[in-house]
Amino acid sequence: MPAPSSLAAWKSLQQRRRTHLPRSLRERFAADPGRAARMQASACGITLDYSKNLLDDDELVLLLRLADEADLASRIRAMFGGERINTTEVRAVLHVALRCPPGAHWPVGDLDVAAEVHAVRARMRTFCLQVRGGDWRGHGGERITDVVNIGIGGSDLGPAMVCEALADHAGDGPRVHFVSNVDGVHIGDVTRRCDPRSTLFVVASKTFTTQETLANAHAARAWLVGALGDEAAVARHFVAVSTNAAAVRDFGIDTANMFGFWDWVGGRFSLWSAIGLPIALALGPDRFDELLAGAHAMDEHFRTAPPAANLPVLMALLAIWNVNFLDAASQLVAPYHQRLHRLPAYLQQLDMESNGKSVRRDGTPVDCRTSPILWGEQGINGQHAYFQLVHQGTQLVPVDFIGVLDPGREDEALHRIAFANLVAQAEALMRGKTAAEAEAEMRAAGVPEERIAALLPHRVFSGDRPSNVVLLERLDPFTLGALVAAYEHRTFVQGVIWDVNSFDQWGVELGKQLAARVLAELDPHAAAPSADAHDASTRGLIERYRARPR
Ligand SMILES: O=P(O)(O)OC[C@H]1O[C@H](O)[C@H](O)[C@@H](O)[C@@H]1O
Repeated sequence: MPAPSSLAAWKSLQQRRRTHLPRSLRERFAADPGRAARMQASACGITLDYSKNLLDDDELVLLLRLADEADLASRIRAMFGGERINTTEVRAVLHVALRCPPGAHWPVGDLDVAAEVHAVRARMRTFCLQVRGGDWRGHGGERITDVVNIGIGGSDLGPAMVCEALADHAGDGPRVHFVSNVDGVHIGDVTRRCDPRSTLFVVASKTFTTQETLANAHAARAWLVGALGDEAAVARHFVAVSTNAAAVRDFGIDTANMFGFWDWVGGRFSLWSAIGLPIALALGPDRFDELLAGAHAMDEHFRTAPPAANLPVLMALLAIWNVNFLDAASQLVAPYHQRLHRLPAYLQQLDMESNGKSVRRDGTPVDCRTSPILWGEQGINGQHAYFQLVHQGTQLVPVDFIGVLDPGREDEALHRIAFANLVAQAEALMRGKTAAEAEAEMRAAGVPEERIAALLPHRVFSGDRPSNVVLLERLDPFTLGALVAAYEHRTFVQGVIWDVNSFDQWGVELGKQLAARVLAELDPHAAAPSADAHDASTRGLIERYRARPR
């Protein structure tokens, strides 16, 4: 594929950006009563209102043409068809097959991928029902009350985010905890809250070689065996989720207690696989199936809806416009729902590990900006922290406001306050406040004339700061599944336009290699690193640790 910037539509977008002097968004809304209704797309209980972006129909047409010139349709077909689109690892990318409905077939070559998926899902269902029903018990016969997922990255963020988001749907399932940090504090905090007799550990690692996860799993095993005084207890208190049966066996977990998945599931796309086991344990297998059904519905929408009405495609093209033509270096995600407070962290891995790349698929350097820095947390807190920068700072920060219409079981009056803030923030960023408005406001408030002049520059808001509103009918498993799948496909489409491989992550390797070496050097009984082994700063840090008081 030619470099994105050499595509005709890219050049037209650049040209338009240079020569077209658009009116303010306020004026555009005023002049075009159909704007809001037209600039919307809906699917699977989710509505995207993108009318507060700094673009008009002409740019949108060009962006859709860009997707066409980048051959998006055939790239989508290649992914769903099981082609090895992860070329550097020579792997297919089939997380979409993980959510295919019961009875479906997913032929890839001679294999029906769906048959394997459904076989694992059936085992997960049986196991979850046993644990939740009290048929699977601890070594001493106690019912399982706590599940501790030990994993990191894709083996942590997705299940942790979903378990929090859907906590209201957990019924009487076990409490689920997540341990990812290897600092000793994380596992210590969790084990102090659990009773070893009734705790089940899920060791989740695609590779089963990840240092942090294995170290925490060993610590957990030592805690359990120490407390219960019997190695045999491991069999009832540890299960594994992995693609690496040999390593699971080496760790000492019977592979009968292992739930497998496949190399065609990327870590950050794996919550739909057996990596979702803590979700199914916490919420029950029926709710897990609903989550998968929502994601599948979004897959179907993505695969079949015309690009102009295709939610993930539109989300991706809007991001491309902001990043590559309006120079936005970051993307803020602001969910206005406490249960979605881990969503930005989850999306950080999805987006930045996928598209934080500077070479194209053929290895040549990219000539445009790729993944923006995705950041954020629950929106209300953000308003009282960093929204100042979003309103009046020097950078353009596009925002995804995520709102939920149904208050669920919570107080509607409180829910309404949060929702009002979402609407108001999006409006404020778009409208801004002119000097005349700020002046009139101060005069009405009785601010003395000489103060008005001094304060005016501080009290003007430029407006024209773009945002999407992503509105969920309700926060339930189906809609959450659809939302996450929409973001997955958005990430994929952006990668297609930028022509990067969104499915590898070589960038995390170097740090891991060096960490192994540094770990050995921190041992005060080992020889100190030689003078030329590191730069002076790195050597100084190692020496400082070795020399710390003990
Ligand atoms: O599931 P694991 O093999 O333990 O990998 C856990 C995580 O570690 C890596 O460093 C990768 O960057 C992530 O993509 C992955 O999700």
